[in-house]
Amino acid sequence: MMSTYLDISEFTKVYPSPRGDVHALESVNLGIEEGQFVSILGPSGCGKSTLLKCVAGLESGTCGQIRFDGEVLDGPPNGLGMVFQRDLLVDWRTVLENVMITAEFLELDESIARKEALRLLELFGLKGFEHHHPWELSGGMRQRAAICRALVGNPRLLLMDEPFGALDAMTRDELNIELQHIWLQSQKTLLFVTHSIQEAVFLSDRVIVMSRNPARVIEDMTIDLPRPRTLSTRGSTQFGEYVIELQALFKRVGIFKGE
Ligand SMILES: Nc1ncnc2c1ncn2[C@@H]1O[C@H](COP(=O)(O)OP(=O)(O)OP(=O)(O)O)[C@@H](O)[C@H]1O
Repeated sequence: MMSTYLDISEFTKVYPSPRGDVHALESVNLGIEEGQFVSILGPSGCGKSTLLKCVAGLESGTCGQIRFDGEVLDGPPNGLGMVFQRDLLVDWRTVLENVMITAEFLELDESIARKEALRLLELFGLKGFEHHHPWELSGGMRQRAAICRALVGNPRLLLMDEPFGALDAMTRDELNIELQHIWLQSQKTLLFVTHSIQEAVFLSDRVIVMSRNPARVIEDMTIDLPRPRTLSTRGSTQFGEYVIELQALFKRVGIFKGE
């Protein structure tokens, strides 16, 4: 029998603290199939980043387990790429050298990796900036470079923690389209944390909503919008209905307080 590609089962994470234990995750169950684009939404502090860190093998759980491609996780799995809200580019290395950090870490063949890095930089609109330093780039360009760095090792599983949270709305829309494009081409499994309902609906096959106190999965919504999604998708009735349904859920459980 085929097992679920990423299988999070009865997963609990408690951070001990002198002011009392913090129950960051409480019996979280979530199964993700290979190639799916899954977003995680939830209020601030509900444990979204913790979940990503545990899937990345950077934190261990208190109870329960995570299986990736049939193996129980006990450290960072092979074939993992990660993008954070802050781009974490190294200022004294050029854009290309930053992307090549992954190749060095994974000990990839240098000339093949360099070709792939240049291909990705071109795909993400950074042709001509390969030899610039991060401080010479805009926020959107820096984040594009960080995505190229995560992709250059051709990860099977890409974890993205609010990668576009610090960007202006136009750049964010543009990067949503670019990310969808790369995902459609490569069919990687993608776990994406965001605070934006619109972004989650636009990008995902499934939107997972987490609650706070206790931090659990309270909704698992399939987004059945045709692909490729374009800017006009956001104006469609079906898109609007998904957004309204999620907003209503947020209000019901007290995440949204407004009208
Ligand atoms: N290393 C740590 N030690 C102790 N507590 C922690 C640690 N990391 C996170 N926490 C706590 O765990 C809870 C979940 O934090 P986490 O960063 O996962 O939430 P989040 O949903 O990603 O938040 P945000 O949306 O604001 O980024 C919070 O109460 C946080 O204070």
